[in-house]
Amino acid sequence: MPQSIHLAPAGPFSDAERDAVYRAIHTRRDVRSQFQPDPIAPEVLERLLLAAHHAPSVGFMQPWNFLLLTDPATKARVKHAFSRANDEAAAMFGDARKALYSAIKLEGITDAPVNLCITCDRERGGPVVLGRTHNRDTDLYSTVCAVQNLWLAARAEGIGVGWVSIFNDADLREILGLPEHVVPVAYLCLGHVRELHSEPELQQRGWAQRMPLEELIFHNSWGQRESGESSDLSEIPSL
Ligand SMILES: Cc1cc2c(cc1C)N(C[C@H](O)[C@H](O)[C@H](O)COP(=O)(O)O)c1[nH]c(=O)[nH]c(=O)c1N2
Repeated sequence: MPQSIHLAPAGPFSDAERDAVYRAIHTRRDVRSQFQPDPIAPEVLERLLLAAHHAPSVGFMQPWNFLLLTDPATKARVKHAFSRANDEAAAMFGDARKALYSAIKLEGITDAPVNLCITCDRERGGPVVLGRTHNRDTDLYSTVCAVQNLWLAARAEGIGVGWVSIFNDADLREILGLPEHVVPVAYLCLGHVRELHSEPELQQRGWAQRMPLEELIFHNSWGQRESGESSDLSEIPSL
């Protein structure tokens, strides 16, 4: 028996609502060192997880789990795993870059009151999932959508989020007891913040710059710029 199909209005938001969405997008930051020790209220954490759980997913597979870590001993093990991987990473840069790399704090594992690993269960939904038949990795992409939903919702709640990926996969799997078919997609540090960097910290510290948008837009085939070197969006009839 098919369920009845309902549609909801889909007009634009009010100016204030739209501005709030863009504000969350443009002022969201990766947080490494600004975490306050205060706990996150359970209802706030629940709203963040609900936001993540409302992400799009291939075939509505919802492949994520939310592994919450508050135990100091577990966090200490994760921090140790980070430090090992971070030393390996630092050794891969030349001298000047290595000095800058080593000066940047790249995690808030033990500072943040909550650590959250968002995982992808690659077997959820069985062997054939609508939309994943020709692209096996779409379950991973779906999980990243959940991460971004949480990150933006956290910005609106005044909660900072820092993504830490400097781990050997095996270390994280062992500490978290993950089965083989579950991928640790994002290891996140969460906590209240009073201030955020106004621009990406890596930009402020001279590690990398935001690229001009127009350099990233091609038309119809890879590398093709519509009119000479310029890519004026107003020239696209449908925008
Ligand atoms: C998949 C992935 C993995 C990581 C990150 C991000 C993403 C998307 N980022 C954060 C990253 O450095 C940051 O997003 C960019 O520098 C842009 O800054 P804002 O996020 O705009 O503040 C990140 N930051 C960090 O300090 N340690 C890390 O291990 C990682 N790993």
